[in-house]
Order: sequence, then structure tokens, then C-alpha cells
Amino acid sequence: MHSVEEALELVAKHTVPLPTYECNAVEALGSAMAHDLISEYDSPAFDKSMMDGYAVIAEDLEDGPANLEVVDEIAAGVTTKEVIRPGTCARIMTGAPMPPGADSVALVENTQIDSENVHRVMITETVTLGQNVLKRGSLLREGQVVLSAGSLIRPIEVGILSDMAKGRVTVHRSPSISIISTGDELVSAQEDPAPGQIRNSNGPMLEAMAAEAGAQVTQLGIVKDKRQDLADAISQGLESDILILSGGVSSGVLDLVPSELTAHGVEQIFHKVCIKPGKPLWFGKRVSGDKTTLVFGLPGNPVSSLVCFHLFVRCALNRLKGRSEAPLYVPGFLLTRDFVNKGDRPVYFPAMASRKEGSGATISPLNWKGSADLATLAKANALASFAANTEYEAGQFISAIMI
Ligand SMILES: Nc1nc2c(c(=O)[nH]1)N[C@H]1C(S)=C(S)[C@@H](COP(=O)(O)OP(=O)(O)OC[C@H]3O[C@@H](n4cnc5c(N)ncnc54)[C@H](O)[C@@H]3O)O[C@H]1N2
Ligand code: MOO
Repeated sequence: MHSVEEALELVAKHTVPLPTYECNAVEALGSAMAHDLISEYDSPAFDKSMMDGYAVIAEDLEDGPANLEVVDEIAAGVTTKEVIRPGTCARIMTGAPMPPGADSVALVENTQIDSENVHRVMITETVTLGQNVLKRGSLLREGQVVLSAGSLIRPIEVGILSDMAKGRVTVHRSPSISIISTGDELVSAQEDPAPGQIRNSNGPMLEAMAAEAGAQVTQLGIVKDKRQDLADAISQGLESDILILSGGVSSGVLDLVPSELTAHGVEQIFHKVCIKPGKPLWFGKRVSGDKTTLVFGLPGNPVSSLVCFHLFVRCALNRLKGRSEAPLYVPGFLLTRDFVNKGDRPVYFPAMASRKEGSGATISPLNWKGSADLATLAKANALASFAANTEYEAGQFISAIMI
């Protein structure tokens, strides 16, 4: 049985980034940069006033307030050739290019127009050299890497791409995911279950997780534990980049999923991972012509499905999107109570992480009742990571995965 780290490595090894295309930056939200973005110019491209006021020569104000001649008025978006010489200044607006000769900006609040001559102004503050001026290239230099390949496109990056790349960007196509929920006991969320039946919570939950991760989702619904029904659904699901099935992957007689996948040409990469919850996880790959489909058979228990999605499906999604690896574990949570993991599998235990003023991040394992207990997860924002056969004491530091 593979460790979590080995299984993650195998998922990564078998996942190749999807083809790229160019689109508008806003459309690319949630995708990853396919290439570095190199600055084509200095930013700002000119020495720029950061305040409304007067562009001055700082030396003119060295000895305190001075009365200067106003020789120009410069608004944002225009340039001027009027040179500022000793004893003169220019009225300037925030964002406007500095006129030649001037080196600093005095705030308009600290000035007074001469009542007898509107072309003169009294500057009542002393100004230090360069005050309120953003120098050309002080934010970015031409040729500098602004955004690296693999980085996530958030609204911040959309702003930068609009400034530096005409709002266009090349990204990897977003992955498509099909979802099948297997099990004779399942009825849809809208139906009333008969005795022994349960509502399909995994299907919609996995659909929501996939959508949240930016995938194009096809919901293939509930499939009974019958070979033909499963075969039909699998054929359809294999058209996507990722096919997720939930249920039917452990060792029961009706656990048809692994054999039916193999019959469809899906090569098994691994079956079973040393993890709790999620041990029966199945992972494989089908290559047909130039189309590759990654297939995850997630364990039917809802929390097992959720944990496996967070760890393994997310890893595949990130790689398909060309995203550079985001660290999975967040270290440094102070455990608030003793915890014993008597089992022989590392456990990812639902927990509440918090940060109180004055203290660091703490983590409290919840009163979780096992793989079928999804309700307790509603109170969780993290999966606390505990090694197999290990006793932990309150006050120890542990890692967690944020969910
Ligand atoms: N002899 C063994 N039995 C089991 C093993 C094992 O190693 N040997 N592993 C156990 C573990 S761990 C898990 S997890 C489960 C997972 O089994 P399956 O993936 O085969 O899932 P099912 O048996 O189909 O279902 C398990 C459980 O989850 C409920 N379920 C299934 N689908 C859904 C859904 N779409 N929505 C909500 N709930 C669902 C199902 O009714 C069962 O209660 O196997 C153990 N057994
Ligand atoms: O791995 Mo199962 O998910 O322990 O319940």
C-alpha cells in the first residue's frame, strides 16, 4: 500500500498540463500563467507626482517658506516641456508627469495663492528632495519578471495583466470533470429514501468541489451496481480530462468499479493508500489517441471522498492547469487538546483552526465520528494531520490542510 506522499507523486507523474490558449485576463481568473510575464517597460514610465500640489525645486525651500512663480499647470495624462527653474514652480495633479527641472512636490494644503498675483504662490512647508514623487522605474524595471509561469491568476494578476499585457494572457485550458455516484442504495437528493436507502450527497458535493476548483463539470448522476449501467456511464465519463467515481472501490462483491474501469482500458496506477479516511482510493489513466483521462475511484463514505478530493484530485487539477505546486500542509498549529492516533494509518482529522489576538494559530480536533460523519465537517476549516500510532499532547505543534 502506498503512502500519501508516494500516491501524490504518482498522481503528479501521470498528469500533464493541458494545451494552452490566449484569452482575456478576466476570463482567466482561477487559471495559472502558462508563461512568465516580463515587463516591457519601466513602471512608472515617467517620474510621477503622487499628490495634488506644486512641482518645485526642493533647494528653493531649504530656508523655509518661499514665494514662487507659477509657470505651468499639469494635469494627469499630459506632458509638458516647460522647464522649472529656481524661483518657479508648476501646479501639478496627482498622477501627472513631473515637469523637467522640478524634483519634489509640495502639498496644495501647505500653499497659499498670492492674493495680489495669481501667478505666484506661497509654499509654507519645507520639502525634502524627491518628496511626493514616484521615480521612473521605481516599481518595476523593463525586463523584470512580473508574474511567473504557474502562478495563480487572481484579481490582482488581472490588474497587472491589464497594465502590462493589454489584458491578454496565455493559460492552460481548464480541465473537464465527469462525476459518477455508484451504489444500489442511492437515491437523488430530491427523493425520499426507502428503508435502507440513502440520498446521494457525494455527487453534488464533488460537483461543487470541482466547480469551485474551476473545472467544467458534467454530472452523470447515480449508477446502480450493474455492469452495463456502469459501463455506459464510464464510456461517457472517459470523454472528460478527469473522471471521478464515488463508491464501489473497496473489497465488497458489488465493488465493480476497478474491474469495469480496467475493462474500459483504464490502466490502474494504484489501488489503496495508507490514509484515514480514504484507504480504498483507486487511481488510473486511460490514453486513447491524443486524449488522456485521469480516473479517480473515491471511497463511498462522504468524508473519505472529500478528503481524497482535497489531497489527490486537487493535485491533478493543479497540474492540468499548469499551476506551480502550492504547499499542501500549513505548519505551526498549536494543538489545544491531547490526541491519540492508535491506528496504523496517518489520519487527516476534521478540526477547527483559529487565531486569537495575541496568540498564534491553534487547532482543535472536532468530535468527529468517522468517514460517514459529514455533518461535523460543517464546523471544520482544516484537516489536522496526525502520524500513525502516535500520541500527541496539548501544546504540541502540528500541520494541517486547510479545507
Ligand atoms: N472488507 C473491507 N471492507 C471495507 C474496506 C476494506 O478495506 N475491507 N474499506 C472500508 C473503507 S476504509 C471505506 S472508506 C469504505 C469505502 O468503500 P467503497 O468505496 O466501496 O464505498 P461503498 O461501499 O460503496 O460505500 C461506503 C459507504 O458510503 C456510502 N455512500 C456511497 N456512495 C455515497 C454517496 N454518493 N453519497 C452518500 N453516501 C454514499 C455508502 O452507502 C456506504 O455507507 O469501505 C469500507 N469497507
Ligand atoms: O478510509 Mo475509510 O475512508 O477509513 O472510511
